[in-house]
Amino acid sequence: MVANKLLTLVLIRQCNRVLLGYKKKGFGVGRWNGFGGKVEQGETIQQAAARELHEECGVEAHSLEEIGLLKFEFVGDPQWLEVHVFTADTFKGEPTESEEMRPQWYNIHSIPFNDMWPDDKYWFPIFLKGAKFSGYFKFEGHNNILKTELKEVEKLHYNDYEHFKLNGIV
Ligand SMILES: Nc1[nH]c(=O)nc2c1ncn2[C@H]1C[C@H](O)[C@@H](COP(=O)(O)OP(=O)(O)OP(=O)(O)O)O1
Repeated sequence: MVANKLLTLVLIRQCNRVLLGYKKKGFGVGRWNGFGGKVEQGETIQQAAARELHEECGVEAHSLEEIGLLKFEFVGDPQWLEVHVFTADTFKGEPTESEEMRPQWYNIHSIPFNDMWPDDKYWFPIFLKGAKFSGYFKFEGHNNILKTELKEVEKLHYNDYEHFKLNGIV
């Protein structure tokens, strides 16, 4: 069995606006997305989320709350993506464009779903109402979703041990 690739995704939300970033290169280029990236050896998922947020748009969030766990399978690729989604309503600094992302605030009623990963329109409504979620999406290429499983949850469950082992913590 191939271990999942661990990724983070941070959505800063303040009242009726959400901070998104236009991905200028790499995976998901040309799409609006939260800020995030790969979890590195020796760091926790939350540390990775805060680091990527800072690297990609220059802001610091100290109260990241984990709100979602999404698993993505791509036809033909044995490695699944495991994306840990966080939110925060306070941060330090001014959102600033980086090599990877161009940040922009969006009103929660005009989220640009047509220019985002196609799964986002399913789970964003759960995030926007302040609940937690767990989901699985099977993709064919980057535009076509073949299978969707999504549920609102009280509490997120994932295998901590698997993560710690993968990151050399145990
Ligand atoms: N289906 C999906 N829906 C979504 O909303 N976000 C997704 C997604 N699949 C991946 N992501 C997010 C997770 C993570 O924040 C980001 C991908 O990570 P990275 O930006 O690190 O990828 P890159 O290939 O650009 O990385 P580098 O090569 O390290 O620059 O995209």
